[in-house]
Amino acid sequence: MSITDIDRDTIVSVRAIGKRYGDVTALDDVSFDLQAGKIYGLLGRNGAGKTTLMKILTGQEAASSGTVNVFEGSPFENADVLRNLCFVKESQKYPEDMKVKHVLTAAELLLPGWDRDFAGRLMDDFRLPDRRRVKKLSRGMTSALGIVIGLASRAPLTLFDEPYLGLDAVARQLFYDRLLADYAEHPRTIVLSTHLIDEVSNLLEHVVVIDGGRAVVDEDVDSLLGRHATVGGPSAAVDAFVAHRTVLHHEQLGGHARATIQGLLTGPDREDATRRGLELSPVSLQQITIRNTVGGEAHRPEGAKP
Ligand SMILES: Nc1ncnc2c1ncn2[C@@H]1O[C@H](COP(=O)(O)OP(=O)(O)OP(=O)(O)O)[C@@H](O)[C@H]1O
Repeated sequence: MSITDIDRDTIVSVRAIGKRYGDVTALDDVSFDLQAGKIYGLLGRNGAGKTTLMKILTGQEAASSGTVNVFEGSPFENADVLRNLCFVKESQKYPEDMKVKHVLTAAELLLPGWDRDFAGRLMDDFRLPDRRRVKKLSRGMTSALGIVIGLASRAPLTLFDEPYLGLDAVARQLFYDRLLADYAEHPRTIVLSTHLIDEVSNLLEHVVVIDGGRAVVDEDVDSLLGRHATVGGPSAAVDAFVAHRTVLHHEQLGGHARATIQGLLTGPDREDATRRGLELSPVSLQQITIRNTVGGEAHRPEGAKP
């Protein structure tokens, strides 16, 4: 891929944005790009700044500093940009006295990519009653309605912020299945903010992890998984193996130890581990996120690269 291709594929560009609410700094010097046709995970602890970031991307809030470009324009009060976006918020509210079918009609009017047949199939999948008034829906049904709107919108940039309050495991799996199947046929950019990282890890192609208002990880998932490993075995052998590496976490279990390390392991590194009687295993995306955010001071020897 040439540089020009990369530039053409960039649909969101965020540069050094900050957001302050009074004396609270919700975002601090955040920069990243989003590419067309990718599924992103926006991860981080409670209060990290994920919702604030999504509100700025969708023009619901203005950044206090820095620049945001979405489809080459500022999203703030910009109808041309906004019609290409669909933002399904955490605990999304719909007009209480409206029937579900009227909510869908309103969505269809606002969203140019709307697929009515697909919306109908999703309504059946999630067993949503279209004649019921919004105020009579259960918590999980209201979340499912948001998911139907987000998926059927086929918006070039669709953002889901913790869309599943009250949704049971079957409905969540249905969401992931329908999302993946529809995305394969209609690629677009999807941003999913979630705390259920293990559940979505094989959906995500790229993650941005926010911690304390700063972007601490911005990387393709394959690359991220490829440069983390857990090494386990006799304590002395583990300690010797990790001595010159970045250790994100270390735990002692009697005479044995396990360490989560960061940095690519070469073929010879792996052979060395085997020779020392150590076992190497992959680290899950959830563990990587936790290790990069729990005030987690990595032990990084001098010269070691993250
Ligand atoms: N309108 C507001 N006024 C004051 N502070 C706010 C406002 N909105 C957000 N904040 C603060 O900004 C910080 C980031 O909040 P944000 O909702 O973006 O976090 P989050 O990562 O989405 O959290 P969660 O995972 O719990 O939903 C928090 O400290 C929050 O209290």
